[in-house]
Amino acid sequence: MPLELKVPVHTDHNELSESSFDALKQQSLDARNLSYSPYSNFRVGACLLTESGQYIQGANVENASYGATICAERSAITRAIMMGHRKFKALAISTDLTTVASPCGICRQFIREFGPELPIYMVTDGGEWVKMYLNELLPLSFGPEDLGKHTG
Ligand SMILES: O=c1ccn([C@H]2C[C@H](O)[C@@H](CO)O2)c(=O)[nH]1
Ligand SMILES: [Zn+2]
Repeated sequence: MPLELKVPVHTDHNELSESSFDALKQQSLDARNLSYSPYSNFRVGACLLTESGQYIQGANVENASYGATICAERSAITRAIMMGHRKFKALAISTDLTTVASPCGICRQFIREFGPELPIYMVTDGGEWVKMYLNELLPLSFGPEDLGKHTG
């Protein structure tokens, strides 16, 4: 079910078919099981759907030197890049909370590189979700085009 928030959010998911949306959501929830988060005990799972239709999971990986931690979103994207994917249809992230968590600032910038308009589904433990586009979470963003570069 779409979850009501006090900020404008999209309650449709028309980029995706019902079945790919369900798979994306479920795989992001499942990815929490691979989270290495002994310090915060805050498990985060992510799943990217590539343009070619593959699902690529990620989870947060913490470190005894806390700042070396990588979030679930960046772990999924890094993995996808190393599997040869650079174009994405959607990203889902899940936590154990009953409210949604949104990507941190570092992740927003990291996602922006490959998905300036990517739909991001933030999913609760119970499967409720909120969709926002990256450019809503990170308006007036800085990207490759500003350096005269074009990704592909
Ligand atoms: O969107 C988020 C927010 C936080 N975390 C991780 C980082 C850290 O391991 C833990 C607590 O901040 O959650 C993510 O992976 N994604
Ligand atoms: Zn992050």
